[in-house]
Amino acid sequence: MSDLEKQVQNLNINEGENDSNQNASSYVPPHLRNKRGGQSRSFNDRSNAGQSSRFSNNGGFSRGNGGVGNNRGSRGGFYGNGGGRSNDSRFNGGHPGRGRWVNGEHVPGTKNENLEIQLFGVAEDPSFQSSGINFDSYDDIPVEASGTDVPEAITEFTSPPLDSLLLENIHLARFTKPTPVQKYSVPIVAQGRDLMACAQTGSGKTGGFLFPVLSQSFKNGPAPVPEDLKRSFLRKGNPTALVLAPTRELATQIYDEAKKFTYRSWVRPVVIYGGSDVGTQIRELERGCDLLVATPGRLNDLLERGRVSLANVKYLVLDEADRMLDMGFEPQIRHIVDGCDMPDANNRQTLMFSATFPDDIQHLARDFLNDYIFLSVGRVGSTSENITQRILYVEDMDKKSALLDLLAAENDGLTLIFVETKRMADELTDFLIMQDFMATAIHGDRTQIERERALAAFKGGRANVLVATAVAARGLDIPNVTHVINYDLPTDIDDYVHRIGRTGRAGNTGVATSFFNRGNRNVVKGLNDLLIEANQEVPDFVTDVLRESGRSGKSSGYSSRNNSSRDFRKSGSNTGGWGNNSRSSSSRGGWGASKPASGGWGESRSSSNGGWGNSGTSGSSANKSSWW
Ligand SMILES: Nc1ncnc2c1ncn2[C@@H]1O[C@H](COP(=O)(O)OP(=O)(O)OP(=O)(O)O)[C@@H](O)[C@H]1O
Repeated sequence: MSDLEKQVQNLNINEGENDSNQNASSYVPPHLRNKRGGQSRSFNDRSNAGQSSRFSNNGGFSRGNGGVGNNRGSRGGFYGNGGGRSNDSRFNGGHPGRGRWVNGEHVPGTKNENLEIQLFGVAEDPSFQSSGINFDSYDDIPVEASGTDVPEAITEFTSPPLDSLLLENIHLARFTKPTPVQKYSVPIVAQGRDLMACAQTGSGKTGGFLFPVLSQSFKNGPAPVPEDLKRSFLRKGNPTALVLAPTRELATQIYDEAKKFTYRSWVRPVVIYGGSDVGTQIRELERGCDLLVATPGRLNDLLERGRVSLANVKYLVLDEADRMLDMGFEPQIRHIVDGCDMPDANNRQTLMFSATFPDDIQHLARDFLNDYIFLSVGRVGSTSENITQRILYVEDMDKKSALLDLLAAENDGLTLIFVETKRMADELTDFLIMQDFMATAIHGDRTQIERERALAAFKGGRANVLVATAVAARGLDIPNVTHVINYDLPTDIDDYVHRIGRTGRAGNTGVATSFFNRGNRNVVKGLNDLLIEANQEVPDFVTDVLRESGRSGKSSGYSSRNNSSRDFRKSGSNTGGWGNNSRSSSSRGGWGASKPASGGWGESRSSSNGGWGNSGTSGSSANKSSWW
């Protein structure tokens, strides 16, 4: 048990008086503890003794200022986009650190030591995530790959099959062996196949798409520029690979990773997202764009302005694919994929990645894929066992006190707190700042620059508490997040999976604490199932609320959205069509029967038929998603 876990346990937050009424297990706020005879800590105790020097030198840290500057620069920096570009001459060909494609051959650039340090850091640099003690146990997670002619997985990073320059960059990143999703994605993409991959949070899905796409791109070079593009008056970004991500911060993070793995290659990555200067992004596209990372709103905007052509796209990647295809994004994605000049599914490769893949989204995704392989590392939507999950019964009115107790018990490490609304994010941040915590906030009502500063302050440890809405739930990889707190539980269990996945990444361990009360009964079934599956303690009050709400039985009428345990093509209601060729692996074995149900494909066409509509210039990546 980690120190943090012990301390949380010692708080006795759920060990109030044990009478049999419905609040028996609820949190006892500090001001009531003495009256009830017996609870220990008070808020004053916390501030006098429990609050360590970690919080002492805060000197009026404010939500708004979050510490300017970003050590790795989300927008600026050396290659960067969005203002702050300081080293543009590297792209004039032949400059150290940048390669070229000449007469059908890849000519890697020469080494650039300063750039290497900027990109890859030095060993033990805490601002880079290093793999944790449980990294090797990823190998024990059952993997199943289903579809026709599934290729054999690789077991190591070697060249071949990986391109030798990519291999050098992987070594510079200090990655010694592939994670399960990377082991499979490399040969699957190399064989020209489409992929829907589902693997737990923090298990290397970004490399899972970047490695195979870049390896193939380094070997094959760019596609010839179409004649009409050559004649075009406007200079357009003309990428070979397009990666779509749901949030600006995630797009930036993928771009940062792409910069590492394209080092010294001909591939020039560019990122575009809403909320920042579109003119700067257009200039970046004009300078050359081989791998484009984008949020859907800004990409649609620049497509409409004629600044991007997708005619040369060979690889389309949807990261957080279920989020990308859910109600908020589907029209925008359809417009990008079907409504512009992108090659059709037979003439590109499409890769989708997420930790969760509800059945309905799998149905929808089929429209974008061609004879794909479905890869699941562990059960679809499961949580990593590297995360210790704790559920505390806390009534709404007691949440602030409970939070103070939790924060007082922290040692090192960063704490990420999720709330449901933007207003609550601000309110709670202000409250924490008033209590002398170095807190900052990220949510959709903040300006992009405020969001970036808040994230930079958190990553750099200048703010060790970040209060966030769902905008920070997906994909963000922040080293040293040791504790995730669901101050408000989400209403969708898949969101819970992604939120707690901000800790316990790359084989490191982490703790996730969630405040639960009867108002969360809509998520209790999914929560109960997840806890059991991840071998976590299920508190009695969860079982009680489950029983009360009549959701414990199979026929309760409750249906978790994430009811998929595998490739939906295998479920009885579906109709195969892809044969029976699947691979299972891991020392513990696979997922049981892998024969598909018989029949055709079923009927599930997507509900929405496009009409992305809003072509405004806001570039919002999720203009329908007011919840963040
Ligand atoms: N082969 C590897 N060896 C060591 N570390 C790795 C390897 N692959 C990825 N990592 C590291 O693991 C961390 C998590 O990776 P990544 O962000 O790609 O996870 P993910 O599966 O996409 O998570 P999420 O579901 O939250 O988006 C990153 O810090 C990354 O650098």
